[in-house]
Amino acid sequence: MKLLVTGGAGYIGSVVGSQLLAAGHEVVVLDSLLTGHEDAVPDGARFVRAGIEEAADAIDSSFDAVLHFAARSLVGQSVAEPELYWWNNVGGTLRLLDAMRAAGVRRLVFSSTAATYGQPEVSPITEDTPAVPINPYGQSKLAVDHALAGEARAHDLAAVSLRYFNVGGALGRYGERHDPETHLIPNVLMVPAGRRDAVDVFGTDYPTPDGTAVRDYLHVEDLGRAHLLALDWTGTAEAAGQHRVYNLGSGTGYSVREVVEAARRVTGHPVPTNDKERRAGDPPVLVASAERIAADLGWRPKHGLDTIVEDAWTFMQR
Ligand SMILES: NC(=O)c1ccc[n+]([C@@H]2O[C@H](COP(=O)([O-])OP(=O)(O)OC[C@H]3O[C@@H](n4cnc5c(N)ncnc54)[C@H](O)[C@@H]3O)[C@@H](O)[C@H]2O)c1
Ligand SMILES: O=c1ccn([C@@H]2O[C@H](COP(=O)(O)OP(=O)(O)O[C@H]3O[C@H](CO)[C@H](O)[C@H](O)[C@H]3O)[C@@H](O)[C@H]2O)c(=O)[nH]1
Repeated sequence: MKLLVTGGAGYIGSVVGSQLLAAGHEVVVLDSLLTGHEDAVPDGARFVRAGIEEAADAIDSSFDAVLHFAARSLVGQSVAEPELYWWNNVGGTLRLLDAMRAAGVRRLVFSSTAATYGQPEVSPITEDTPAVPINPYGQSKLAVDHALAGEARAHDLAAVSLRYFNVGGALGRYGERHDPETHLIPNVLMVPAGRRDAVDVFGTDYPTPDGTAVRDYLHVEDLGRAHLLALDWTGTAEAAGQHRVYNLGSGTGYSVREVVEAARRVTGHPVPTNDKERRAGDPPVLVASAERIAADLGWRPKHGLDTIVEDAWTFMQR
């Protein structure tokens, strides 16, 4: 298939773009390089440096489907400057949908997020758990999920929103290089890499077994396989006019201290920690139930926490 991959110069888009190419698809990356890197564009992809707001210039009827990763995704920034998130994540996506409709491209896989659920009191979180996001980042992603449901019904779009929990790991030369880096695993690994002396542990008084926050970590390679399955589903007869939402997680939660321990095991380095206050807006526990995508599309993650940390570590050392 000929595929438009928005955000394909970013972390997840570059990994999944490379998996799509390996599966034999033709890939055009549309990325403004807002947070991405030109050298992360997957080998073999064509690169168009432009925003999704200008998607009409990049897409035509020769495309079969769009995988939409491009977004702003810093929770703290979304609280400080919400307008950036509404314009980019919602406004930009509406332009992309306009361009797809005009070009007659009716298949879409979208990067949604666990942040759409806010601070749910149940664990694990299913797709039926009420989505009550607590910051503009999560709100902007939920708004797109709703827009896709309406677009699918009204205009025969086949769309899937994949709600990622905590993505980590790398695939060969494609991995996580954010600046600033807010995510736990790369921040922990900066210690053995000699780029910082210690890692901050945000919150040690959560109602969890060791007092630190629990998350569901998923290897980016597993995440990518889910995209290929979702993409295939959008091509089935039943998919036209439908929008589906699937959680992507492993179903297992690890605390911040357990992640630090994994980094010590994998790297063989001591990793000193500094206990800090809770980070504003962090829920104590976020663990996915990914039973729905397992049942519908046969997706199951293969990699555990140690492989995630190992592959992130190999990538960081490159
Ligand atoms: N990393 C995670 O753990 C995680 C978790 C849940 C959801 N997500 C979602 O997955 C997607 C990818 O995340 P990531 O971690 O790879 O982020 P990233 O910042 O590495 O990649 C995003 C890419 O989108 C590009 N971009 C941003 N706005 C754009 C625009 N208007 N037009 C064109 N390009 C634009 C950036 O330049 C960047 O290359 C995002 O939609 C994010 O919200 C990520
Ligand atoms: O240096 C750090 C970085 C993070 N943490 C803690 O580690 C946990 C995981 O934090 P991340 O920043 O790695 O991930 P989040 O769970 O905050 O964010 C993820 O889940 C969100 C949904 O809640 C969004 O989807 C977001 O894009 C995605 O990365 C949190 O308790 C955080 O406070 C630390 O202790 N020290």
